[in-house]
This record gives sequence, C-alpha cells and structure tokens, in this order.
Amino acid sequence: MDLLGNFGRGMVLNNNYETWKINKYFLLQSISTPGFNEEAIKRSNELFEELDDHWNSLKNSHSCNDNWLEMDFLQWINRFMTDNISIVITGEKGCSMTAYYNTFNSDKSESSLFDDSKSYNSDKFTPAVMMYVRGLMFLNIVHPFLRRYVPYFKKKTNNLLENGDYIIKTLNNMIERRKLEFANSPQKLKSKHDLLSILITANNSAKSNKTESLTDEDIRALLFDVFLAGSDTSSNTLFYIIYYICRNPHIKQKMFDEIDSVFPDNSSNSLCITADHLAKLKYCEAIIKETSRMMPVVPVSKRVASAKCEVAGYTWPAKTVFHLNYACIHMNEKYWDNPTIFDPDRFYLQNNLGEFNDDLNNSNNENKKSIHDKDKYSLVIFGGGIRLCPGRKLAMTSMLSFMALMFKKYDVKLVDMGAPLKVHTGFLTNCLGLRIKIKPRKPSL
Ligand code: HEM
Repeated sequence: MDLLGNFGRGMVLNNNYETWKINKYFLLQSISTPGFNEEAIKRSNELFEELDDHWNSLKNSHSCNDNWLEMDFLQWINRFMTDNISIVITGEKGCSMTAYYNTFNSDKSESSLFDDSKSYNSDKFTPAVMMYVRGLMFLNIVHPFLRRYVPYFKKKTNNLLENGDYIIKTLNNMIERRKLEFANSPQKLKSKHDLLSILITANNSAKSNKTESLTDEDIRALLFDVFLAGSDTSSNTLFYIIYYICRNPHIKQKMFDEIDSVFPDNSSNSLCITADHLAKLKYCEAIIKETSRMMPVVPVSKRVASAKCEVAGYTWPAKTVFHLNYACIHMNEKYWDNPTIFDPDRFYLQNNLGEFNDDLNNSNNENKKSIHDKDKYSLVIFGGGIRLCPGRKLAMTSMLSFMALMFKKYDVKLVDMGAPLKVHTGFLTNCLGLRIKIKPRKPSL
C-alpha cells in the first residue's frame, strides 16, 4: 500500500511522532521565512497576469455579449492553484494554465515545450498526486488476492504502481537537479526562495552543524505533502467564495469597496500586491472564514487515542479512532447564531481574526485565540491541536492575493443563479463545476 515509501516520512502519512516532529520542524522553518512568503505573493501576481492574458485572448477570439466572458471557473482556478503551488514548491514554472488555454486553440504548439523527460510538467504531475490519493483508498479496500489475480483489479493496481513510480522519479529528479545546481553555484541557490531550495539549504546547514537532518526521502515526502495538501484545498475554497458572494450581492459590493480602498485606482492595469496590502484585507479574510465555515473543504478528520482517555463522559481505550466532523461543528447552533446564513460580518465586526497569525512554531497552538467567546475549536477550517495545518498562512496568502487581483479587476456573476452547488465529498469536499461570467469592473481595464 505504501507506493511512495512515504509512510513514516513527511507529515501527512507519518504516524511516527519522532520523525514527524523533525519533518514538521523543517517544513515550518522553510515556509515561515519572510523570503518564502514574499516569493509566494510575487508569484501570485505573475500568475494572475498570465491568467488574465489568457482570459483577454479568449475574450478577443470569442464574441462576448455585453463584454461578459463565460467560463468554467473550476478548470481555471484548479490550474491557477496547481501552477501556483508548483512554482512555490519548485521555483519552476508550471504549465497547467497554458495547457488548458491551448485546448481552446487550434495551434497547440506551446504544449510541445514541455518535455516530460527533461522538465517537470505540472499539468501531468498534480493529477498524478490526486490519483495516488484515490489509489490509497482503493488499495486499502480491495483485498490483495483480487489485486494480484483478478484482471480488472490487477490492471488498476498496476496503473497505480506506474503512477507511483512516475511521482517518485519526478520528485527524485527535481531534488537531484537542485542539489547539483547547489553544488555548482551555492551562492545562487541561497537567493532562491522556493520550498525545495530552502529545504536543501536548511538541511545542509543542519548536517554541517551535526544537528538532526532530513534524508532525500524525507525531502521527497515533504514536497509530496505540499503538492497534495496545498492546491485543491485552496482552489475549492475559492470556488465556494465565488458561489457565496454571487448569491449575496451586498457582500460582494462590500468586498469590492474594501479592495478599492486598499488599492485606489491608478493608471496602471496591473496590481502589485504586497504582504502589507494583504494584512489590510480584513473583510476578504472574513469572507474566506465564513465560506470555509459554511463549506469546509476538509469536512472530517481523525485522531487515534494514544492512551486511555475520557471523552464526552465516557472512557475510551487506547487506539480508539475518533472521527471529527468539522462540517457539523461549523453548523452547531451552540456556537453559531443562524448557522445556515452566510454572514462574513460574524468575523469582521468582532474584529477577531487573529487565528491565522498565531505562532506557527507552536504545534499545540494553545495560544490560538477564540473566534468568539464560546469555544476556540468551533472554527476548525485548518483542523486543530498538534496536527493543525502547517500551510494555513500560505493558504491565506494565496487566497487573499487571488481575491484582490481578481476582484480589483473583474465583476463576477453565476451563469445560473438558481443552480444548486454541485459537490462531491471524499477526503475533500470538491466542487464539481461552476460556470461563471466575468467582466472588467471599469471599462478602461
Ligand atoms: C484552504 C487551504 C487549506 C485548508 C482548508 C487546509 C486544511 C487542512 C486540514 C483541516 C488539515 C488536517 C488537520 C487536522 O487533522 O486537524 C490539514 C493538514 C495539512 N495541511 Fe492543510 N489546508 C490548506 C492548505 C494547505 C497548504 C497550502 C499546505 C502547504 C504547506 C498545507 C499543508 C498541510 C499538511 C502538510 C498537513 C498535514 C499535517 C499533519 O499531518 O501533521 N495545507 N490541512
């Protein structure tokens, strides 16, 4: 079942506390550096410009009624976030948006730029990671006899093994290439702020100081974890944001007003967002929280009791598995007034937005502020306790950047206001499709 040799390595699939702790330490140190955060914002700016160029070309090549461009937002935002997480992890430009744009074009020549044997192809790699996750479920459920001897299951198992090999090879190549670059030109790499370069630099200095360090397999597992956890989570949240603000025009307007106040109009067509701008987008932050309360992309999680414990007045033996229903907690009337109403003001007016700025090194997160007076775990978008999501700051940065860039420029509406939100819940609650229309908010843009 352990196709990648990841069990006991990295974070997500690691139940060995000692190695998990070391991996977590390296990941948090790497993604908490100011350079990493600035780079993530800079990359969002660049990628949005690319996305906007694609949209403009589509608008020019298709006749659009009233200047509104209709699109399947699911496809674009998935690819935007795929390219975003790819470049943040590897420093290498992904090709998912370009590959998708090319499907609208008769001239597909740009696709040939991506040679799998030489460079990393985000459009192929990220779906492979998702296939790996679905494969884990399959391997968990299907009996080994069926996998070995029954043709249908055997074929599926072989596909999964091939997929696992492809992921390992891609990540190994990436690490090897970067280490070689590092050996040839150490100074150059010190100025790089992608996750892989920072991890290698931090690991090299741990080795030379003879403190605990990572193996290449650990680095591979950490990269895999971030590919796995960092893209679909943020893109699904952004779908749901679009859905809810379109259905609540007064909230959309309040969001536009905030964005306009942080980015007053200037002659330039493109924004250049910084961390200071993002810190001012308190209403946008409240929208992200309220959307995630209504529709948490990670709806459940699990914990295993390491020792006998008491929960809800009952005594439970060690190794009891507890399923934590985050989606239900978010709808509990004990903690939330009118929980079915979409109301970002419940976070905004209380000005209680400290959760995402807490000390990222504090794994127990005991200092987490309560969202309101009732219970600090009544909002568990990013989980809680020792396995709290380490990527929450990066997630907030990418989502806020996207919101500012998109809504400074574009108004948005749903193609079908009456259509229910189509979702599928597995590990994540995935949106299955969302047709929207966009139009520049100002004629000059
Ligand atoms: C909107 C975006 C995101 C959401 C909603 C989200 C949510 C979560 C949740 C609920 C958990 C499980 C916590 C628990 O069991 O209590 C988790 C774990 C994790 N997340 Fe995120 N996440 C997001 C983005 C990211 C990003 C961008 C990264 C990249 C660094 C990331 C990396 C991880 C990792 C490595 C874990 C596993 C932690 C462990 O097992 O100890 N996540 N995330």
